[in-house]
Amino acid sequence: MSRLPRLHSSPDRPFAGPSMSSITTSRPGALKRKAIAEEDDEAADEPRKLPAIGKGRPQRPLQPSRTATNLSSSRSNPPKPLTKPNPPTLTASRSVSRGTSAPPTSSSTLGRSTSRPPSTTRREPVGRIASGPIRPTRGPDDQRFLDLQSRVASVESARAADAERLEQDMAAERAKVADLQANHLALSRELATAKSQELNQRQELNNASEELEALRKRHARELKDLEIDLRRDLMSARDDLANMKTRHARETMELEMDLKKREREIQQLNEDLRVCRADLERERETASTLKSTISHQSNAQIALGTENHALQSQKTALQMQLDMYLATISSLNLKLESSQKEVDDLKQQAMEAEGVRRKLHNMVQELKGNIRVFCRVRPILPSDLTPSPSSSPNGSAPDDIEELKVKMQANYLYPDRHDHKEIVISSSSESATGQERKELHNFAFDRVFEPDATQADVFEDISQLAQSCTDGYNVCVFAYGQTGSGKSFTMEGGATEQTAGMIPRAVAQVFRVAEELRSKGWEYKMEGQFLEIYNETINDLLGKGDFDKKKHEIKHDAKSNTTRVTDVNVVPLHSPTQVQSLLSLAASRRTVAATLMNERSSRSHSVFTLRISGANASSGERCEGSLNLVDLAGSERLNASGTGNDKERLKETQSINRSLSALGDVIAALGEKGEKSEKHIPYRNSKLTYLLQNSLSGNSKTLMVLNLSPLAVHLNESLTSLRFATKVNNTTIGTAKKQSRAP
Ligand SMILES: Nc1ncnc2c1ncn2[C@@H]1O[C@H](COP(=O)(O)OP(=O)(O)OP(=O)(O)O)[C@@H](O)[C@H]1O
Repeated sequence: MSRLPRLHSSPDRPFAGPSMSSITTSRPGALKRKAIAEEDDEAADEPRKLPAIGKGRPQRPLQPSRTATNLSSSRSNPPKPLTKPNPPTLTASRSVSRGTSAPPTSSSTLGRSTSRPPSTTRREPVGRIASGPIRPTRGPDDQRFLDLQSRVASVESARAADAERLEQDMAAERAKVADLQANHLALSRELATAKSQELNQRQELNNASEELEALRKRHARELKDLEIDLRRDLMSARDDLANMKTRHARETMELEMDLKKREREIQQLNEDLRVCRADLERERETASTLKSTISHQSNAQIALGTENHALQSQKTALQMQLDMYLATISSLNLKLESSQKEVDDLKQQAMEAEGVRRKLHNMVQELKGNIRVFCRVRPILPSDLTPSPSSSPNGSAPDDIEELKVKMQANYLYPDRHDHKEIVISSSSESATGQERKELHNFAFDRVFEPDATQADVFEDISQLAQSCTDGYNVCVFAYGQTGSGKSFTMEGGATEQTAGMIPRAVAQVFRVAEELRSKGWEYKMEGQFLEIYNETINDLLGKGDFDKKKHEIKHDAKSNTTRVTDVNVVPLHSPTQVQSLLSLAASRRTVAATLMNERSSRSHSVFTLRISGANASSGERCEGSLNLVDLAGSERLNASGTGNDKERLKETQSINRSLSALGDVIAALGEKGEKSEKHIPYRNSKLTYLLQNSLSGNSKTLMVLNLSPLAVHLNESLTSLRFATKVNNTTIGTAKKQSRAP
């Protein structure tokens, strides 16, 4: 782990071999020993031994100096100079880096440097030249000695140079030691750093261990959760298995039962087979009988052949007849084709006549007057016959019902049996003298409906008006009369098809006409709104908000002659059946708003408006019309309404009376306007007249249905209503205008 100091193995470093101590301590001895050995060798080779020279000098085997090499230049293989040590091997460097003073394990470098010279010195026994006193020799020996001496001197000088070099080497080695020590210091510091790093790492290790522990705990927790989940799964799997077992048992049971059934069926089939076989046997018998019959028949056939021949001749005669008929048919076909053409022409004429009819229809409507009045008397109801204690103290038996009816009903007469336009009321009163005085009140209207008239009968006349609104007219139908006289029944009616009132019938009629006119290029859009005016406040019967709280404003558009009420729900109508649900919604909203004491529907006016806008793609014509179907509040007078001291009822009655008299005033003013064009029409006197302004003006068609109670007790109220209706009937309002726009 610890980083090692860099080895001084670079070849440019002087020496990185063994430590100084190893050099200084081991080398001299080694050299000495080597020298002695060499000397011994040489002594063995040489004939005569020379005394050792250089005693006390470093006992390193002498290396031949450059000078010496000069001397031995004749030798083929000169020794390597000692001054240039070989670069240390890696092994030697390692031993240095360990910082030990032990001698290098491999002494190859030193060995090589020391072992070579002896090999040379064996041939040149220079190292064995003694430096002691020279003894006198004889002749050639002396000369040789002198030579040797001079050579020794040169060797000595070379050795001195070597010693100097060695000194330099030593200095270099010391520098290396200093380097090594510095390295050692650096290493110690690194060691300290490494220790602190180790401490840090231990710390990290601890942290890691803690993390590991936390992970282990989490893992254990997860394992536990997993185990719980697995247990749960196992439980559900067991449940499933139990269910499957139960199902399997049930299925097995069913299969067994099925099997038994099949077995029974097989038995039955076997039985059938047996019966069939018996039948087959019988059939075979029958077949043999038939064969004999056939032989009889073939005889008969021969007889028939003869007859057939006769018939063939008859057929030829008939064929001739048929050809004659075919000729007749082809001539008839020609006639049919010409008739078809005629029919097509007639259809075309009929279409043109339809346009004329519509024009004439509206002309007739206009001639009839733009305000018309119908009178309808409702039948006596079972609820009317509930005997009062005064009239029949013991109650009435079923036989008395007819008698009771006669007794209770008012004396209405309908003299005009043909046109049904008149109603006569016969009343008797006591004169001042106490005599019974009979009075007859005659009234004539556009149409009088007797108690047995059905909703369909009433609608027959109204339907023409309803149709006018598809032609772009504003139409207004009022139901006027005292409470309980049948206004709501006339306008809304019952739930069945027979009892359906004018509103659903008018809507259905408009849809029907719109559908018919589709073939003539007309496309209509219809929408409906249903409002209530109670105590001069407008409420949305198809809305969602509370009653009497939201403020709705009436806005008239003089240009288009249309009226809008702000913030009310206008429902697009797509089918006539939709109207029934709108009526139910309105009724339920009114029921919610009613109090126990106050039946709201009879104390408020309701206005159903159907708006129609049509466009003819082929002619580019457009028209807008509206149909207002108004169920007015009960018209009974203040004293008859039984308000007593009830302030609320009093307020209601006053409000109703005000709005009804405002309606009368508007109609009267409209009648007078015919003479004075600048006549002011007091539409703003009540919410009702202001709302219906565009449907009451001279531009629209108005119908009032006066509903009458058949009861004698209501005779006075009925007379008042009849008088009001007569006034309205006598009013002539200007000509209705179609609201159409040019393409
Ligand atoms: N032509 C009729 N045939 C059969 N029943 C009728 C007829 N006209 C009215 N009725 C019945 O008479 C009762 C009173 O009628 P309706 O509620 O229409 O009177 P109304 O004038 O609208 O009274 P209100 O002013 O209280 O609303 C109802 O039960 C209704 O079904």
